[in-house]
Amino acid sequence: MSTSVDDLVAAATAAAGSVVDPELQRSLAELDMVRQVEVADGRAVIGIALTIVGCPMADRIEREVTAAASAVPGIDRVHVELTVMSTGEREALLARLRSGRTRSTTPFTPGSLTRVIAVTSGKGGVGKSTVTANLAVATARRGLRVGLVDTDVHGFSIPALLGLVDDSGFAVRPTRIDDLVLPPVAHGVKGVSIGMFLPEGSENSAVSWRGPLLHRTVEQFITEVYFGDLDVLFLDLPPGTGDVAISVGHLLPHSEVLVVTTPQRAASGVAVRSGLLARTLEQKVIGIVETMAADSSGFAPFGTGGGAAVAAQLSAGHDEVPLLGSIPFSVPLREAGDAGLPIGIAAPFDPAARAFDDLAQRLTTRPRGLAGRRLSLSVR
Ligand SMILES: Nc1ncnc2c1ncn2[C@@H]1O[C@H](COP(=O)(O)OP(=O)(O)OP(=O)(O)O)[C@@H](O)[C@H]1O
Repeated sequence: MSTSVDDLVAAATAAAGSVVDPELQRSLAELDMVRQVEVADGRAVIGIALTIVGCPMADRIEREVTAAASAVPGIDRVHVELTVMSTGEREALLARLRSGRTRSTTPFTPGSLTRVIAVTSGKGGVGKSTVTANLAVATARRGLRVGLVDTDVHGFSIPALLGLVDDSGFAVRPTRIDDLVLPPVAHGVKGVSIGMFLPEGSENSAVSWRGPLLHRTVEQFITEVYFGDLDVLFLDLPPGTGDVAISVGHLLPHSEVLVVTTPQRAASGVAVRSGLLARTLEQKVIGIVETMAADSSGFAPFGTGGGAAVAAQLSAGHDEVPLLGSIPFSVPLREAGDAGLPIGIAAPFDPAARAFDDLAQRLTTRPRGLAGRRLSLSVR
């Protein structure tokens, strides 16, 4: 039985429409990007309207549409014709993506379904960004939709840790559709960092912004970046109790806070302070993560006990703050970070990789606090 041309056109349209835009993470059908489709003598011509001229994902979309349509029985050749949406079409798409929100409002309200987790530490260099990046990837590998905002202005390292850097080692530039910023995606995590927005030519300069500018930048990250629907949004905060931590507390008071420390007493004493700051901002401290902890051979370069000590101090007189995970000191973890790879991909059997999987599991199976949230109950 031969397939009619109409059936082939319908099958090719569905196949092209099922391809997912790598940046918007929605199907081309949902984005209304599949245009005229014609099939004759086994050859399909498929029109795809890209969002912007010079879309960096054009090649990938073309390849994936070709592969999807070629898999349709009865189609043996595919030609993809790339065009660009008109201004009106693009504006309509942006309005749909924002779901009616205006530019300056955050989608991460207390009533939203996205859990916001800010990762903080007392001292610098204790492994906070390594924890945040690897925890985000481990969470995405559990099937959750994950975003990551790097607010560590002075020491932004998330782009390098996730491999979101160009050949010169500079953070990649996000694509923009008009005023909408699309976060680059790495290992299932949508990530943005201050490093991606530094003016061209000054990528190596020190960022010396003052409080109001930092506040505005953090605000822009959570209002103007298009994350789509997320299950979890992680924020990598700068170490200590400075302006950014306070801005995040004000902008996202329902965010939960995870405190990272090493086992060293000196680091843990300071880590307690970042937890106490979170409390004064009415954020909930949900747990402690100890990193650079003793490995399975008993090698403990930073001693032992710091994580438990921070947990005990922050629990005193409050709800219990558990020690949620302990990441061992691991050379493969350091090497993976230098190579821009998460440990779960570079060395999945390393004890540190398993520790991140356990941490992601514990974190995502913990019930989310209801503080500050609207319950969607209605009385009939
Ligand atoms: N568990 C670990 N085992 C071995 N090395 C680690 C571990 N965690 C982090 N490191 C290494 O320690 C260094 C500091 O880590 P990282 O940049 O994550 O710290 P940080 O607390 O985010 O620093 P800052 O916020 O001050 O920039 C990096 O070289 C990283 O590879």
